[in-house]
Amino acid sequence: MLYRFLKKRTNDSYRIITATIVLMALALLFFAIQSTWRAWDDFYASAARAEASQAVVQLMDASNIRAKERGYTLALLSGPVAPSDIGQKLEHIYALRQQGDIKFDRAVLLASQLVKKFPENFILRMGLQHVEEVSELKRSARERADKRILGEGGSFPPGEWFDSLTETINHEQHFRNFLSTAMIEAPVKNGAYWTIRNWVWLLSEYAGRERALLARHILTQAPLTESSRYELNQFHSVVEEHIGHIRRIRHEAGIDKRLLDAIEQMDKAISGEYAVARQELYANSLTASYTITGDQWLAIATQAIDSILNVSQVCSLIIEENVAQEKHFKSAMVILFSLMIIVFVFMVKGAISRVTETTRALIEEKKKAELSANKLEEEIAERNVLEKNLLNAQQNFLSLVMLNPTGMIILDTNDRCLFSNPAAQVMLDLEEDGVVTNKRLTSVPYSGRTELDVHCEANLWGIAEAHITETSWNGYPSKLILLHDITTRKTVENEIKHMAYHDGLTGLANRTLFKDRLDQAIKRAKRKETLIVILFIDIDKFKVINDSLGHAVGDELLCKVSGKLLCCVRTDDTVGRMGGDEFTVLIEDVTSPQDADVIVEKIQRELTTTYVINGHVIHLSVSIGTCIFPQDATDTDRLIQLADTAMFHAKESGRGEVRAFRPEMGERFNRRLRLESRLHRAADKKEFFVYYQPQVDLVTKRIIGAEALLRWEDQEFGMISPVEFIPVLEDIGLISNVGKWVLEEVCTQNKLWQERNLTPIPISVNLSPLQIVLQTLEEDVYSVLQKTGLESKYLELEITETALMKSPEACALILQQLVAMGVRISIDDFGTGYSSLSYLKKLPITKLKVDRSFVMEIPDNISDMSITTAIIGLGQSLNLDVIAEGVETLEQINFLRERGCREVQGFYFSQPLPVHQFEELLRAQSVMHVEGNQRFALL
Ligand SMILES: Nc1nc2c(ncn2[C@@H]2O[C@H](COP(=O)(O)O[C@H]3[C@@H](O)[C@H](n4cnc5c(=O)[nH]c(N)nc54)O[C@@H]3COP(=O)(O)O)[C@@H](O)[C@H]2O)c(=O)[nH]1
Repeated sequence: MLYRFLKKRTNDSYRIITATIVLMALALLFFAIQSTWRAWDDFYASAARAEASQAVVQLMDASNIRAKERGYTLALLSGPVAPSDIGQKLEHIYALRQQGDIKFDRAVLLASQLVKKFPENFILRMGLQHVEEVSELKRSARERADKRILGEGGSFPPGEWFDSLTETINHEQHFRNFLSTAMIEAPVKNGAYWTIRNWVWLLSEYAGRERALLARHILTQAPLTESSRYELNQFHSVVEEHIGHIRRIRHEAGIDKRLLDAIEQMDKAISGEYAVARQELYANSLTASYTITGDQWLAIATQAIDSILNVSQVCSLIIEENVAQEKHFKSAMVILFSLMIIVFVFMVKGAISRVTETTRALIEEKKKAELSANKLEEEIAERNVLEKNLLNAQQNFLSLVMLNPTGMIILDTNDRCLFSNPAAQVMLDLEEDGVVTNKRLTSVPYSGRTELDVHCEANLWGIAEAHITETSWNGYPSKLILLHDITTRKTVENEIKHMAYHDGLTGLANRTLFKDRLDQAIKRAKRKETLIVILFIDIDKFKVINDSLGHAVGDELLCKVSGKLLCCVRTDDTVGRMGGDEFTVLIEDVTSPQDADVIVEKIQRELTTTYVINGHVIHLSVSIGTCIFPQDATDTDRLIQLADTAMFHAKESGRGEVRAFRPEMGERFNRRLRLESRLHRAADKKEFFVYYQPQVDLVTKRIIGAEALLRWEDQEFGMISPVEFIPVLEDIGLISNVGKWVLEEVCTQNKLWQERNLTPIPISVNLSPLQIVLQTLEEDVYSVLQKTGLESKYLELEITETALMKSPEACALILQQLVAMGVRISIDDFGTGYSSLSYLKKLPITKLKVDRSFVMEIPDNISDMSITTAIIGLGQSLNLDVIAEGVETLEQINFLRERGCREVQGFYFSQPLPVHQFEELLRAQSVMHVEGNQRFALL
């Protein structure tokens, strides 16, 4: 039920309900504990009451016995007693004392224990104070009485004894009253018995007093005095009043039968002999004519009083029984409540743990339910996201397929189109779901790749690459065809292929294609046993045309030449351009060398003609070298080289010549090969060295500079001209290293000369165009100057005009950096390269060097003289130094001096000299000045 009840609640409700139950259980437990505590308190109080009640009984008994002691002692003190009787009577009195004291001490002990238990009970403590007074009063009275009775001296009137003992009894009564007041809240049930007992006690007490007083008068045979009578009357009235009270009790309902019996007996006892004796004593007391002795009276009265005391004892018994009953009841209650608490605690604990367990189980269950609900919600949300993603993916995928420029088509086994995207429909010109008839597609079974002609967007035909893959469509075998439009790629590929194998300017076969065609031709010629003729054609003085008339004219000329060449040969023959103005022709199926001569003559005749380009009339001649397969060589490269060699010989023989290769021509070729290999080792073997040619100031007649010229002396070839080995160094890629070596060598030497106190002069070093192109020149120059410590102004670099004009902008940049370092720049071979004056102005040049070819024919060649004069004038107008090289004659010197050219260089003054000779010359000039040099003297 609880489970079902809680199950309907929320988590918070569980907590509230559980908390409520626990609180209720705790409240009940608290209530039970409090009740138990109260019961225990009651039990404790009832136990105390029982003890107090016992103490009261003991005190009552003690007082009653004391009353007897009082009476018997009074009798001994009052009358004459036979000495033989004194001992017996005293023994009786001592016994009474002992009994009374035992009872009293017991009561005191009980009261003391109660004081310890209830120290805060001050009434109880006050009651105990009477004890000491009682004891002292009693001890002193007894002592005096004993002495008096035993005749040991002292007087002790009986009245004093009576008063002392009565006071003792009164104190005991007070003590009793204090005990009763302090400890005993008389329960309703015992109330009557308490009252009866008090009455009985008063009855017995006053009866006792009456007994004692009458006994004293009997023993002394004295009449009652007025005061005694008064006292006796008081006693009598108290006795009678309480007898009346007690008698009336008999008519009360609910009185214990034992008490009624005791009252009955008491009534009998006091109504008989005792009543008669009293009556007579009262009657005779005025005259002292007593009919009974004192002892008799004491015995009769004591018997009656004992019956009264019996009533008191019965009351005490009943009271004690009731108190004990109450005590038992209270203890039973305590036990009951304790048991209840234990049982309740267990019950509550069980209930709480059951509720807790149930609540916990429910909370767990609820949590699980919530978790699973949350999980379900998450799963649903995830599923929704997934579905959305799936939908998006489907749409994306569809867009991807439908918008894809790649054609996609699915064909069934009967080549029926099951699906096609728009790109495929355009490419294949497909009707939707139509049959595909393109054989190149359908013939490929289930996988493969093919190229096919397709429609392009602009209704043009293009090329598509088809990838065919086996697949399944709706569970049926089918093939997926992907069509990639590769039209553009193919076009570009073809263009690249064409560019890779053709000359960009003329469209002729380039070196690669020409060699390939030659390879193929060789194979065919071998099969057919025919001849192949190879022509190597070079346009004479093309460089001059190109440089003078401009590249556009040069290019146009090359195109015209290539057109003519193509016209001269059959379509199966190949015309190629090797680069620059060099053309090659491959003629197949030649049956005899004579046939080749005819073709070659025809080509030369056709090409050697006048061309008009951009208004320029150009008279062209070509030099042609030929060789024949297989008689001259069978190898492709070798055949081309032989034709080239033959062409070189044709050029050397004078322009416009044709030379067929002859074996001796190969020697030049072989020499070149050998040079190449030896040059590789030349640097290591220190076969290079530098010569210095002085440069002279015509005015001061002093050496004002020198040109460093590289020399190579090979062990096999001897001295080789730089004209021959420098191009080879350039070809084999060593020029940069060797050029740097020359730079370092010259700077080191120049620095050394300066250190030897020779006149400091700038020395010029020739630069290959390749050194400029390689772009490490500035770094090389800088590091060499740093290394050698030569001041930069003593280094001059010579760059040929041709090299400079090939890429003036790039050169300008490099030259500016060099000039910034402080290095001087001169333009070598000036006048041969057709410099643009505008560039010349911009370039950071220091000097123009008039080419030897112009100086050489002075004074015979008017035009050379004009050019030389113009160059000198140009230099002057541009504020540049001008030096003329190749000066060999005095006429040339005079001419130059007249034109204002101060600086000259040439064999007239000195050949290029080895280091030591140049050093001597320099030193001699320093010492001898002008006169020391004969040549100078001639000036
Ligand atoms: N890149 C480099 N080129 C260099 C270097 N050393 C030389 N060369 C170039 O080699 C070419 C040939 O030089 P060379 O054989 O040394 O001839 C020089 C002179 O000996 C020669 N000359 C000088 N005076 C006269 C003369 O009165 N008559 C005459 N017939 N010849 C003479 O001229 C050459 C110097 O010419 P140029 O350089 O134009 O000033 C030559 O082109 C050198 O440049 C090198 O280290 N690196």
